[in-house]
Amino acid sequence: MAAQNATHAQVATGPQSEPDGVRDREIGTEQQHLDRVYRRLEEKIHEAEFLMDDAAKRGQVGTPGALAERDAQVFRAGVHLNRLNSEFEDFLFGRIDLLLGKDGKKGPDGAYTSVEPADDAVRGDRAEIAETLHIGRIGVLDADYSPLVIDWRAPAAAPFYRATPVAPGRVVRRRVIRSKGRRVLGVEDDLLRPELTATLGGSALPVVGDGALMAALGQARSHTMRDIVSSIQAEQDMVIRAPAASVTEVEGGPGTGKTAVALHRAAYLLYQDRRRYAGGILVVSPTPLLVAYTEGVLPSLGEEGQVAIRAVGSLVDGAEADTYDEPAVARIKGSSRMLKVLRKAVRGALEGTGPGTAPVRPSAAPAGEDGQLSLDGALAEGNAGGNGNGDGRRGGPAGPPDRLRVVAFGARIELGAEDLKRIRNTALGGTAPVNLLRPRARRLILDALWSRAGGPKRYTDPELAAEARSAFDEDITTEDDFLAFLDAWWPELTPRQVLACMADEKRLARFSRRVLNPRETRLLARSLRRLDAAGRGPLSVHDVALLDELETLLGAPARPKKPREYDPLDALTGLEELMPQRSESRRERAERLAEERRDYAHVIVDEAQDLTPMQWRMVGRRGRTATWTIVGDPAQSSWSDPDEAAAARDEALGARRRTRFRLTVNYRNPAEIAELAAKVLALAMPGMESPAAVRSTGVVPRFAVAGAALGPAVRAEAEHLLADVEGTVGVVVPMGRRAEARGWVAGLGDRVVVLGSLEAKGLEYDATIVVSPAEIADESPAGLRVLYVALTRATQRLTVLSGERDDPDADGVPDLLRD
Ligand SMILES: Nc1ncnc2c1ncn2[C@@H]1O[C@H](COP(=O)(O)OP(=O)(O)OP(=O)(O)O)[C@@H](O)[C@H]1O
Repeated sequence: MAAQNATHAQVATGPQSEPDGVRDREIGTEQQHLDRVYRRLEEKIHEAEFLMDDAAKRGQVGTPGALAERDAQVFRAGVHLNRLNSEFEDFLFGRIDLLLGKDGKKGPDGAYTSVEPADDAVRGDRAEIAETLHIGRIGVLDADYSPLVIDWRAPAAAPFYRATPVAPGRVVRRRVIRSKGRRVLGVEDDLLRPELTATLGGSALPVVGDGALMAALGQARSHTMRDIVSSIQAEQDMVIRAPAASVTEVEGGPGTGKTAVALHRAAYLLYQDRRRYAGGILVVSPTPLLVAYTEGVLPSLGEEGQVAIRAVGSLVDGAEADTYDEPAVARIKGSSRMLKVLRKAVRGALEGTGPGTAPVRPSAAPAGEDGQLSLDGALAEGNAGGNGNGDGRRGGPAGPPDRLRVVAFGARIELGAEDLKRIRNTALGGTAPVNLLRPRARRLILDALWSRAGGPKRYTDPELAAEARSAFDEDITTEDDFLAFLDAWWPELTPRQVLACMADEKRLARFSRRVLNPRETRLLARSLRRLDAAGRGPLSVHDVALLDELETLLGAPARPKKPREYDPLDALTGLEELMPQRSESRRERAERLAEERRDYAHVIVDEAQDLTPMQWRMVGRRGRTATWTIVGDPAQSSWSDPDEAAAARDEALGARRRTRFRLTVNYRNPAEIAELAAKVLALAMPGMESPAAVRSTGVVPRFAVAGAALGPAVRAEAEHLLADVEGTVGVVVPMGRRAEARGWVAGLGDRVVVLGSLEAKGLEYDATIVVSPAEIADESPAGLRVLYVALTRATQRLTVLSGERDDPDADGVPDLLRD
């Protein structure tokens, strides 16, 4: 199974082809073991059920001690039942046969701990197998505490993944077992010490099959990613089990398993320290498509609902991005220059964004309670405020009130537009969040009214003065009109309102002065016109990071927490607390966890090369005290300014220590496809090395020329590929052609998927059609890297269809892909 092994030395997969019957006999041996495992699992299920029953009885006793003990028992039993009842394909998937260890010590899982063999484990070229371990998705101990199955994440399982013929340690034979439910279907062996004649129980150690990795890689792909637990490679295992300290950074080209490794690492961290990580791992993925593709992997590893996997456009609650900005706009919105614009916008928005509801109308002047003071109404005479783009849509129906009148000490006192502006500017001084400055602004208003009413001069005795002032304040602030004035003059702004007010080009120009040029300002304002005055409307992926930044800049005033709704299950035994799967689906729980938490214990960033500086700030806020795993490939970056993004990444991670890993083997693309993609890599990132493809199919990519008639050519090619491969066919088109391309393949069934070039990130298909490479490359400044991504999605077949701009040669090879 070991591909890296193959890069060191050819793996022996059996001294000779196995004699008839050996495979069946070996399958039978593993079947016996699996039967034993299931018998033991059934015993454990009975035990768990007994515990639950017993716990319920104890619950009736009712003393605090009995209740606590009951809860603990219910919890343990519940966890057991949940895990044991989940039927996995290949619950048991591996086995290693080991030489005697050096120190003869056993670990808590019942296996010998030593990695190296004892000095006398090998005599000449002969050795006896001293220990056999089976590896599976969870650990199972026999009644006498001997290990029937070792959890794949346990230290004792590490040699299954790490042993190579160069450094085999104690491992003589590694076996991958294929099973479904309770039935063993096949075995594939790697012999790691082919020079030895090894015996097991006195008989020769049989070796069966051609290696598990190739079998796994050759399988047809579906619309969901599979786990790789039975064939993790040594360099991948180093990453998965790396200590969780600080930041683990992983780079590697397309298909090197970065996504797979990141997800397995999440499962590993939970196994290592569940208390620390349960519910506190966030995986940030670039697109909802990749989330949907990968979200089944963790449950297949036995981790249900503990990890929140979210697309970068869905990280802010209540803001689901459903559009992409055109590249020029994305470039502006993603840039860290936006921070300066947003800082000005949150302060400037107060000047023109009313609460978005009807303007505050002055009421008739009420009499002051003690006859000394009355409020003449909070006036909303509305400055022009508003939109400036003349369509009357934006900025609220009126601007903030520009006058405040009260009657105090028998006289009318007024604060005019200039006074209010001065007070606002004073209140806004500094960098504190705007929504938190309202109390300060209110105090400044009262100071100004008091002073204008001549308050300070009326009292010489400081005590009397303080009393009078306090009565003055109370009288004013208890008037509804004053409160209405405050709401209109200093509304609590929402991030969406501020974003919407940036759609007004003139106002945006004030916020973006000396940061964006006029063209950029125009583009940005125009792109935000999809939103109404309250900011409702379709959001782009890049808007979401802006909203998150705005939320921080605005600040959220403290609000009382909503009490938890009554749940009839509360009256029962507390089971729903301890066994969340029973009352919530996996997805619901993950979403709830994501909503409840903004600060995670571990953050995993997939396709990290694509995060813009503003997105790094957003993700960084979710992992201020976290440890991190960051996986990516600079050669696949669709962001135009990688240096700027790297600086933002450094800022998000701070001074944390970083450990770097590099993955070097491409498990997805056959060599023929990888070779073609490497030509674009050489143009996109001269000098960057491609990962070595681990297999070859002997089928070279096809080229076809479609010119302007793309539709029929794509359809015909898709039909051809559907017949050629068993699984999925991906059609990757320039972003602007997505809608028409769906029409081209309509009716061909759900094995065919159309994707915009930016959506192909992280996904894979048995066959891929890349449509009009030149158009994809011209779409954005990072277009060549986006094309590189498109060309590296196929596991079996690739067809490149030239469009009008491709300038194909006589063989149909487009300009960009020629030598
Ligand atoms: N050790 C392995 N055993 C079996 N399959 C593997 C192994 N490592 C990777 N693969 C398979 O290779 C394919 C590529 O893996 P993955 O998507 O994780 O790569 P990636 O580095 O994230 O790629 P990209 O950068 O292109 O998104 C997947 O189908 C994955 O299951």
